[in-house]
Amino acid sequence: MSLNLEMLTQITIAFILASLILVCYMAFSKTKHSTTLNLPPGPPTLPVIGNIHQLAGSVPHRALRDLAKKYGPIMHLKLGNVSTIVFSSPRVAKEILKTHDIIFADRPKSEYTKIFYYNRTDIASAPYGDYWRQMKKICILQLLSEKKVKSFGSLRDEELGRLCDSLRSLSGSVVNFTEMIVGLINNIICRATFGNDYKAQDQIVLIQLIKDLLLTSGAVNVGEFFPRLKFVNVVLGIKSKRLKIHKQLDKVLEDALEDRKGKRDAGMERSDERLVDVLLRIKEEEEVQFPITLDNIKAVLLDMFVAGTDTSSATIMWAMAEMMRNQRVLKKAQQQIRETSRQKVTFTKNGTNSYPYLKLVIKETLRLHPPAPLLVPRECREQCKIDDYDIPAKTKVVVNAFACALDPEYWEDPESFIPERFENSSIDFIGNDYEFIPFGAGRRMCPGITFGTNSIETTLFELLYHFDWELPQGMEPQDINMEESHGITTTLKAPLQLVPFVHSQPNN
Ligand code: HEM
Repeated sequence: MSLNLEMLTQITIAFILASLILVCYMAFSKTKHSTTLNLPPGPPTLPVIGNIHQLAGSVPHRALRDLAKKYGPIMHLKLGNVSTIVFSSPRVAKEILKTHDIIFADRPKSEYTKIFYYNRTDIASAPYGDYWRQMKKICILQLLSEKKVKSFGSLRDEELGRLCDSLRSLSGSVVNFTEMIVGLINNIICRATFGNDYKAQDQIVLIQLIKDLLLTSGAVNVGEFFPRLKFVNVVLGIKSKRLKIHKQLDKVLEDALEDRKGKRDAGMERSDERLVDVLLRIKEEEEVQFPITLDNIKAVLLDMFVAGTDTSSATIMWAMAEMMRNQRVLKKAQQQIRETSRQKVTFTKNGTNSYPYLKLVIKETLRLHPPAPLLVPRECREQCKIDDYDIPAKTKVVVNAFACALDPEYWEDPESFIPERFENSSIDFIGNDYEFIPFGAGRRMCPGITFGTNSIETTLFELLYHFDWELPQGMEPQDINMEESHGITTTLKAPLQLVPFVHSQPNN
């Protein structure tokens, strides 16, 4: 879901330009099924735009949660001309992600994913089917397995060491925490994907192009809301802009692949393989049902960046912002980390198993600020019934994980940041508890959960262990701007400014 104000403004312009065509279009585009099916209730629609205007003024996950309070946990909306059904409670989320998981395991098509992800041959936007199954299996067992993530430990520690050095040199001054964390996570994912010697300049170009890619996903997207008006994207020049970014990205990825192929030819141990090497090896071995092409590899690598960078960095930022607002939590987490470290507890393979309070802080952060609050849209593969409502085939389906995580029937004082709520509780984010699904659930669940949580935990551990943190002079905890950004990933809208102070540890 990528609805933002800029997009809405641009949509309005597009509609003015195409208004005559649209009037004719609407006259012929009444959906056949609306009179015969028992669709879920929903807010009244406006001509042409349907319910799009009801998502303006607030971030979509909040606007949808508020609408669901009025229209119910299964709600039918018309976003432009596209029927969308939104599921907003843990009980109905379970219907989609478990009971009828296979029916809802598809992703909707879009021009954007077709262009950028090599005809949807990545994992996140690939249609449900044998190809997706093969690639998801490779992803779970080989690319992002616990063993593989563990093998990234030393590169991650090096990057963290570099970050801590630079924070030490800035001790006592205001730092742009957001920028530093985004840089850290980009470096970790870049090195895990392309190896240690991936050139810094190439990385800058790659990250900028991915930013541009994400921006055009939030640009006017008439084709998405009015499939029969895809030509408006052409008229507005959006398609050509996307094709241009894709061409540039393709070249950068192609160069990186060529470079790695050369290194592989010179001999490489399996244990030294980075994500790109794993995929190149599988391609060369030719043992999979669907032979993998270089384009498929590029599509999957793009997924790693798009799905893995902003989600992890956003969680670190939200956690720090919440702890700065809740000094009690910050002090408690720091105290446990420093006390336990003094007892020389070694790091476990899961990073910070010895620091249970930090884990609770991360869980509570992911509950209150899921980086993908609406998960990734699904598409219904065949008509089915949920709660007596008909869900027609091909309908776009959205699960509001944010609404589930704040559902007052499941959570006490849901709006407050209280890590202790997870103490002595078995509720976890691994896809079995539908009131807490920041990584989704079911077949389409996030395969990057170990990689993501590992980066988040180890980063927060280092930051809390080595530094004390203050707000810039004159700023109070309640002054922190907690506004959420629009876009594919929800992060802090304004950069988080903090002041690190080196913490001198007594000799351990
Ligand atoms: C805090 C970190 C992360 C969060 C909160 C997160 C969240 C999500 C969510 C909500 C989905 C959609 C699930 C659904 O539709 O049910 C997803 C899918 C996905 N994520 Fe993550 N993610 C994170 C980190 C990562 C990382 C580090 C990677 C890889 C390096 C990754 C790769 C993917 C991929 C490939 C998919 C598509 C799965 C499919 O369609 O089958 N994610 N993620």
